[in-house]
Amino acid sequence: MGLLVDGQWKDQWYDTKNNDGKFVRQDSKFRDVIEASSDAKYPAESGRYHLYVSLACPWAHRTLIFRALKGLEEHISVSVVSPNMLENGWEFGDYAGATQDHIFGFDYMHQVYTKVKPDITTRVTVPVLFDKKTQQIINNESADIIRILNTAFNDITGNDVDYYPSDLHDQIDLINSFVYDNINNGVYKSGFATTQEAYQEAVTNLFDALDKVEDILAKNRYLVGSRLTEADWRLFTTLIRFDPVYVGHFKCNLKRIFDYPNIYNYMKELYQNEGVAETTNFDHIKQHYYYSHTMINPTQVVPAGPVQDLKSPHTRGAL
Ligand SMILES: N[C@@H](CCC(=O)N[C@@H](CS)C(=O)NCC(=O)O)C(=O)O
Repeated sequence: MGLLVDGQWKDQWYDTKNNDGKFVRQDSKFRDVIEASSDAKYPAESGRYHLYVSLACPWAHRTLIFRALKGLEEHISVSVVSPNMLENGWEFGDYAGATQDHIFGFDYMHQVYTKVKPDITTRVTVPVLFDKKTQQIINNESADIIRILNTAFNDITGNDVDYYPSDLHDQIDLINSFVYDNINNGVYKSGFATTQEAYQEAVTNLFDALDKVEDILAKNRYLVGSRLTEADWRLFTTLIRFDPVYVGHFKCNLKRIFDYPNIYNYMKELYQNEGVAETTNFDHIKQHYYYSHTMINPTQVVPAGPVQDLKSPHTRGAL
């Protein structure tokens, strides 16, 4: 784990000392977009763009789900880092399910960032949406990338399913920000807290938020009603990691997702959407967190469980 300072890689853990033991996530640096129009700075084209992802990472997982749901597999290529993220940060390697860096053949993800901007100061995160033509990083913020994939390539794929419909923008934005602060980022705030108080605050907010989501899903099939939207997919990638990783490794253990009947069945329904199970790799997920975060789990031993049956029938059709 580390970061780039003026283009130099520095191996260091997150700084929580200056924030009362709290984990504070850095904003993403690259925020450009791909657009449908051929006049755009980055116009939608088949085969031009590339995603760098980790199968372990919930933020990168969102982008792989949208690539699958929007029929973009043959139009956007992918490189997958190894789940083991140690002193060199994300790296490519021989780990099963990982790939080489298909663009440059680099060993480390930080080399992709410095290739694009040699003196950059940044954390080296995935996902990264990359343009092979101009050799630029377009965007490294998953929330933006999924919106790009939701619409920009519709003319190429003919897939116009809309996970961010205009009449639901306000509702989706509202629930996204609640879910992001308390759940998506809440599990990290809980797990990376280095004081009892910071942990207590994060874990309390997290489970209050899950209780609220359980109530919403008791009445509605999806987060904003009867339509499946990006809000659901953004929540899903945290839920699917919860019982295998966050309950133990991040000490989010007041309850499991399995103990919330509506959330658990909703999670199974989303998992059973066509193409989604194939984007979900529990080996990478467990291996990454338990093996990479040595200040939380110094033995690097990865737990065997939980045993889950995510393909069994869900109960959501009744709503
Ligand atoms: N806001 C970013 C966050 C991405 C992110 O933090 N990814 C993690 C992996 S789960 C990462 O690459 N962390 C490396 C680091 O922080 O050094 C997004 O949603 O795309």
